[in-house]
Amino acid sequence: MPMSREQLAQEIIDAGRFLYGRGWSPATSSNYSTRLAADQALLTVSGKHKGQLGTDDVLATDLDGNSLEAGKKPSAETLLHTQLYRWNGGVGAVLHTHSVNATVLSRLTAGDRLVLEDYELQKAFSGVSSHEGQVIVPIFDNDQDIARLAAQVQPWLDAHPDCVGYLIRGHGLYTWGPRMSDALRQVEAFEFLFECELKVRAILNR
Ligand SMILES: CSC[C@@H](O)[C@@H](O)C(=O)COP(=O)(O)O
Ligand SMILES: [Zn+2]
Repeated sequence: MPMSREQLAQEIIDAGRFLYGRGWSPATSSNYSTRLAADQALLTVSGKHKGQLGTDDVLATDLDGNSLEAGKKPSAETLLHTQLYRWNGGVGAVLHTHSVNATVLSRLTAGDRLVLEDYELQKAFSGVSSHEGQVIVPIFDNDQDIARLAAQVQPWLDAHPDCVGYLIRGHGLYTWGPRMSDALRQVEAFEFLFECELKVRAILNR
C-alpha cells in the first residue's frame, strides 16, 4: 500500500533528527525529500533546522521544482532533488547532507571524482556486491545558481545510470534510494567511507 503524505512527512522528520544527531546536517543545512506521486516530490522547506522539523516544514512540488503549496518557501536546492526523480522512476527518497568529512574530502580531492575501492562497506550501496569494484563519486564545483549546477549534474547521471551519489565541492553529499531507509543507509556508508579515506590519506600523507 502506498504511504500517505503524513507517513512520508514523518519519514523526513525522522531522517532530519537522525542526520542532525550524527552531525551531518548542522546549522539549518541539508534538504530531504521523498516521492509523493509519480510526478510529485515532498521536500523540506527552506531554512529550517533539520533536527527540529515539524509536519508543516515540508511541501509538495512538481518534478520541474515548482511548489504546489502557496505560502511555503521551497528548499533552495529543490531542482537537485526533482532532477533525480525525473532521471530514475525508481528513486523514492533523496537526502542531501553537509558533513565535515564530505566537505573536507571534496576539497582535498583534485579532479572531478572520488574513487572508492577495496572497502567491504561499498556493498551497502545499491547494486554493489563486492569490494572488488570501484564506486565512483563525481565531484561538481559548488554553484549558488542551482539550475546551472543541476545542468552540470544531468549529463553525469545520464551517462552513469548506476550512480549512487555525488559530492558538491566544499558543500556536501547527495544520495538517494528506492525508500528512505535505503537513502539513509547510503548516507551512513558514504560517511564511513569518507572518514576512512581521510584517515588513510592522513597516514599515507597523500
Ligand atoms: C545553511 S547553509 C546551507 C544552504 O545554503 C544549503 O546548501 C542547504 O543545504 C539548505 O538549504 P535549504 O534552502 O534550507 O534547503
Ligand atoms: Zn546544501
